[in-house]
Amino acid sequence: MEMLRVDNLAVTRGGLPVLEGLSFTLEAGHALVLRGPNGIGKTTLLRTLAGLQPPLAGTISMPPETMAYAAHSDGLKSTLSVAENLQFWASVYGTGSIEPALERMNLRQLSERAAMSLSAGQKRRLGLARLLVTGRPVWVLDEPTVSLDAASVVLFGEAVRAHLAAGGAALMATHIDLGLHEARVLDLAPFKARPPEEGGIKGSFDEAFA
Ligand SMILES: Nc1ncnc2c1ncn2[C@@H]1O[C@H](COP(=O)(O)OP(=O)(O)OP(=O)(O)O)[C@@H](O)[C@H]1O
Repeated sequence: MEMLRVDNLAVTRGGLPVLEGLSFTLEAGHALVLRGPNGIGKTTLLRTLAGLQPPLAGTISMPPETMAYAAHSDGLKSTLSVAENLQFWASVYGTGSIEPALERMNLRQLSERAAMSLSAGQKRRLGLARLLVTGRPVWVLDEPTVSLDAASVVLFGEAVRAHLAAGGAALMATHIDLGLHEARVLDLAPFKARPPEEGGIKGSFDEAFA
């Protein structure tokens, strides 16, 4: 079953087009891994899908409200404990128990600790646990395994697999093999924006939410 359809999308950064003519679909239960060299526009594409900036052209079939976005920064409230952070997000998203998220990302022992006292990898685990309490079907992940040790990468891979098995979908920029055998790879190189004189799309400095 098709979950997300992107048609003829163009995205900009700093007012300049970085990707254009991008179309793809993502089915329920599937993951799509974005590939391409540094600066090709992986983060820009993910931010656009998550509704943090408007596309320059094209359509995205699902609204940002269906997506759970995990960016480079974990977006944690530093003075709140691990459990309080998750409870906060559960109330924002109107979802239930935080217990499965604590369990899944191995945070039970740390649940009373203030987020500011966590290590980089522990913060990352908490940031990823947030995905589980959103209850949203499409996970949009930007380098989700940065700072994670090998055991945590395995935990995270299992969390993504469980999400897919439950009918969710995931779109991610990652250089790490999460062991998702069913994942498709989307190479962004063919969609690199061309200069206008070569027929490429013209830029716009109107990045309302940049
Ligand atoms: N704040 C900004 N203002 C202007 N241009 C930017 C800004 N951030 C990134 N860019 C440029 O936009 C382009 C796309 O950047 P983006 O971060 O989307 O690439 P990426 O594929 O995610 O790279 P990486 O693999 O290094 O994370 C790059 O050419 C980059 O230099």
